[in-house]
Amino acid sequence: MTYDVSKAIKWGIAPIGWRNDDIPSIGKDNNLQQLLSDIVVSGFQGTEVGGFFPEPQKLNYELNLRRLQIAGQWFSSFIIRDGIEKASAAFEEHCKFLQAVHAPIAVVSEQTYTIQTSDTANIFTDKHHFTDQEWDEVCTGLNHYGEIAAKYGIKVAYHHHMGTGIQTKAETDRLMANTDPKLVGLLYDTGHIAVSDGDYLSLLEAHIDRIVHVHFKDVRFDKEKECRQKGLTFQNSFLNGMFTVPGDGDLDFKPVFQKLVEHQYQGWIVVEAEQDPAKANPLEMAQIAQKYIQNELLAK
Ligand SMILES: O=C1C[C@@H](O)[C@H](O)[C@@H](O)C1=O
Ligand SMILES: [Co+2]
Repeated sequence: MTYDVSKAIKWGIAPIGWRNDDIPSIGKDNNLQQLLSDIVVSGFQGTEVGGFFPEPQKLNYELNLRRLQIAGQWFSSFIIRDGIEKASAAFEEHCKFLQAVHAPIAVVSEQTYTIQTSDTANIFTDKHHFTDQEWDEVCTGLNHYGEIAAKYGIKVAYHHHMGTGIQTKAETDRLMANTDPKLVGLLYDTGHIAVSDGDYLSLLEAHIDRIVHVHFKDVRFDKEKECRQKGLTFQNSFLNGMFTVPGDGDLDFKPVFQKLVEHQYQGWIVVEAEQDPAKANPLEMAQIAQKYIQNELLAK
């Protein structure tokens, strides 16, 4: 069968531009209906589940009214802190929710020792490095998550993330080498790897066969430089405008999209740009991203 980009790739936008789960005070006036309607107006097919989303029945009702779909949801994993058994029980509950909202992807990040929500840690220098034993626990636990997810028809997409034990390409390489490709896929997030390594294409090229979910997050290089020089926390960095939507920052998404298409990627690409909604109107940002996707990626 020939590969058809318009059928193979679904485009979403994450709630994080409207409301941020880690800072509940920002964007608190943006309710679910507003968010979902903005997503429709800006021409996206779906979203990920935000922390403020309701239980599945109510959510499905609001989604169906707007013909929107759920791509997936973030799962804060604590395999090292809690042990595999306890962490897996929490993950299984997560999968039940995802199945009830017909989502194909569980976005997993090991959050033991994360500094992404710290009020003081320098996000550019202070992250934790797993010990060999911690690596073994995480990889074993993630394989187990993959088995659980499969029972619900869901795939695990591991999210490499600034400030966590699996942030850099080298760390993601190690994770990919020590987990079962049938059980653990990769979420490729352009913004996180660009800020971490200063290079966002090598990770894509190295693990293109493992990528099961994509986040398109753009970076404003001038803001990144400023945040780095000041040694800001993760939250202060994004409140300071380090991230934005594709088309508004300095990353070139054309080679990324081309590579995904060349490899006949099937799945979601979700625009995800945490910023302060008081400074960056989320609907306007969604429209900038959609224009970039249509004019610079799909029209070429
Ligand atoms: O996928 C993501 C989910 C958020 O909660 C996270 O902090 C953000 O940076 C991200 O990339
Ligand atoms: Co992301």
